[in-house]
Amino acid sequence: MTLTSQPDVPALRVLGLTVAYDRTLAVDRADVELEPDRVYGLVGANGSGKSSFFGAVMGRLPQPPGTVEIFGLPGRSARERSLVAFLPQADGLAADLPWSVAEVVATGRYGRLGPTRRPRAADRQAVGDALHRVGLPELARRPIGELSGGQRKRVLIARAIAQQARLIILDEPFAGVDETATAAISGVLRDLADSGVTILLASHDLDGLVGLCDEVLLWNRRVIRRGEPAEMIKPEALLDVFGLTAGGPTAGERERR
Ligand SMILES: Nc1ncnc2c1ncn2[C@@H]1O[C@H](COP(=O)(O)OP(=O)(O)OP(=O)(O)O)[C@@H](O)[C@H]1O
Repeated sequence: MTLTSQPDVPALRVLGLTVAYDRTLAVDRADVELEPDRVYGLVGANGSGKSSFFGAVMGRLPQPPGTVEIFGLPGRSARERSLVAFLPQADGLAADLPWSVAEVVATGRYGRLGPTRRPRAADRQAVGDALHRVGLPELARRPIGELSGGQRKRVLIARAIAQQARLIILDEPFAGVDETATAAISGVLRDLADSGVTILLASHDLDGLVGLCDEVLLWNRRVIRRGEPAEMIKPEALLDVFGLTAGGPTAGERERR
């Protein structure tokens, strides 16, 4: 299935987004615009506000100041239409959850099923297709708790595919996942972008981002630079994001000296 996007309508348009907690300004007047059908990497230090940014885009925080539009719709409308899916770093699937892999993927259809949540043939087909897309069709009947961390990530990507999300946001999809699984997840994400889904992922796997992403956004409470992955992953660019590297001062400290 290939989805078509209107090239002049951004997949995500964020203007002046601010997230403040009691003592912390986590996101500071962030502006972000993402074109459709591309893979974007978000790179920032721990505590630089990436999760808060994702939370605000997903409507999980109490009405932060700023504008969020997804495919030209207000964030809330887009979320209600299941246009966007979010995979948090911790998948939230209890180890003893008595659900099969297919049942977990089927929850991606809930937003489209109406109040009875009674799946039709097309829904079952969508679940099967999604598991094929992530390369796990043979695990459909396995209890979700028996899968590895990397396989569970792919199951949750399958859920987003079954949901027909056109923007998928992933917070650290490679954390705690081995090299083989990282390659498998990267392949699935690349394939999704090539068939009309926009991907935004936060990751500390910098080398992995170079091969995967069309563009990398360097983040420190807002986008501070963006560009070609190979350019953004260079030490000079990263210094502004991660501060001290290899024992040297941060860019800000160098300026003050
Ligand atoms: N619910 C909260 N209440 C108060 N402060 C918070 C809350 N959530 C996050 N923060 C603070 O906001 C800042 C940004 O946190 P956030 O989790 O958004 O960053 P992050 O870039 O996702 O970090 P990490 O890479 O470690 O997950 C941090 O200083 C954090 O302590």
